Amino acid sequence: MKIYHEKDIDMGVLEDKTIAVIGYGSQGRAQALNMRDSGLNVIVGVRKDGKSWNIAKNDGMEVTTIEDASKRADIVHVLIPDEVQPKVYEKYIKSGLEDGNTLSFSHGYNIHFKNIIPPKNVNVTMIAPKGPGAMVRRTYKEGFGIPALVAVEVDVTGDALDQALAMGKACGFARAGILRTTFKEETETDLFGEQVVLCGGVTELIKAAFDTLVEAGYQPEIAYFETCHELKLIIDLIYEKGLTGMWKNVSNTAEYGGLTRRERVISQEVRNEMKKILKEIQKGEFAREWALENQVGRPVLKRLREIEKELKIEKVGSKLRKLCGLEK
Ligand SMILES: NC(=O)C1=CN([C@@H]2O[C@H](COP(=O)(O)OP(=O)(O)OC[C@H]3O[C@@H](n4cnc5c(N)ncnc54)[C@H](O)[C@@H]3O)[C@@H](O)[C@H]2O)C=CC1
Ligand SMILES: CC(=O)[C@](C)(O)C(=O)O
Ligand SMILES: [Mg+2]
Ligand SMILES: [Mg+2]
Repeated sequence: MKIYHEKDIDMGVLEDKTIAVIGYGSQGRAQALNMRDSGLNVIVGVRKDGKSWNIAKNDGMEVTTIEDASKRADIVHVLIPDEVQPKVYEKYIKSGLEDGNTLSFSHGYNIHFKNIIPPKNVNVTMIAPKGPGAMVRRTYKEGFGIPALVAVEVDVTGDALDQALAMGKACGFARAGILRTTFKEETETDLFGEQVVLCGGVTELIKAAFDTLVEAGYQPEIAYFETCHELKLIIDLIYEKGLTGMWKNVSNTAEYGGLTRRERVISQEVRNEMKKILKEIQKGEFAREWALENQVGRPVLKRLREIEKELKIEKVGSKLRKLCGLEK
């Protein structure tokens, strides 16, 4: 497996190129700022009446409409939400793509599921950080970076990979390392990761453990610190030193208790369910469900967001984070 670091990547390929970052949210803001601070020629394309326009202006970015940015740029880097990309692409981006331009993404979703079919005469690339936007910016400023995946779906100019790698280097990703993948592999593994572990799995694990303690009569504040707050500190050890490094850092009691109990928590039944979730992703069933949910105005997402906000763990957590000085 080849891993690209800064020394392997020449930024010269982007010297005379204009990069339009479309969208200025979680990834758009972080990547646009990092690429600008790395000396690249970046313009931002956003809606004129949206909040992002002023945020980008206040950051000192050159801001214009999505249509104008797409027309002017050599590389159009699409960083608006996945579910709105197909419509915005058709309406404002497609007509601006010229022969030999590059259409770039940070997630393979719409190319892999064929919601966007680019013209044949442009490069189609991906540079996808394995971390949230806030961390893309924070680690860059600290002199480090988030690892990322690079992929090329179409290469008409012969240097599509070099362009995507150079964008990744400018974002700080090559400080940690950039791995080569395909649109299919990135899309399917990314969806699986966020559903089963990173966002879905971990929140349900926290909720279940918190509820178990509170229902047994323990103080919710203590349950919060035990099942949520401390999780970050343990995960930091795993992030830096692996599973073995974490086990070395906790007590022998924790190590024995954890190693002998964990398969009762994540049982074979849970593993079987993970396989089913992966199949739904691979068959495109999840993508179809998400498209339908958007078509009807996102009733499920809206309701689930409301329920999540009202959870006891959220009220307790918010109070405690303020008391700890973590949150204002
Ligand atoms: N959020 C993250 O940390 C990560 C995101 N990605 C990928 O990056 C891409 C961008 O995702 P996020 O940064 O989460 O997006 P986001 O939700 O933060 O994007 C918000 C931006 O999109 C604009 N926008 C929203 N709806 C729009 C519309 N209908 N028309 C025009 N502009 C609109 C907003 O004005 C704002 O500038 C996606 O492909 C996502 O899968 C990849 C890795 C991590
Ligand atoms: C932050 C990230 O990598 C995710 C979870 O895949 C996403 O936000 O889509
Ligand atoms: Mg991801
Ligand atoms: Mg994702």
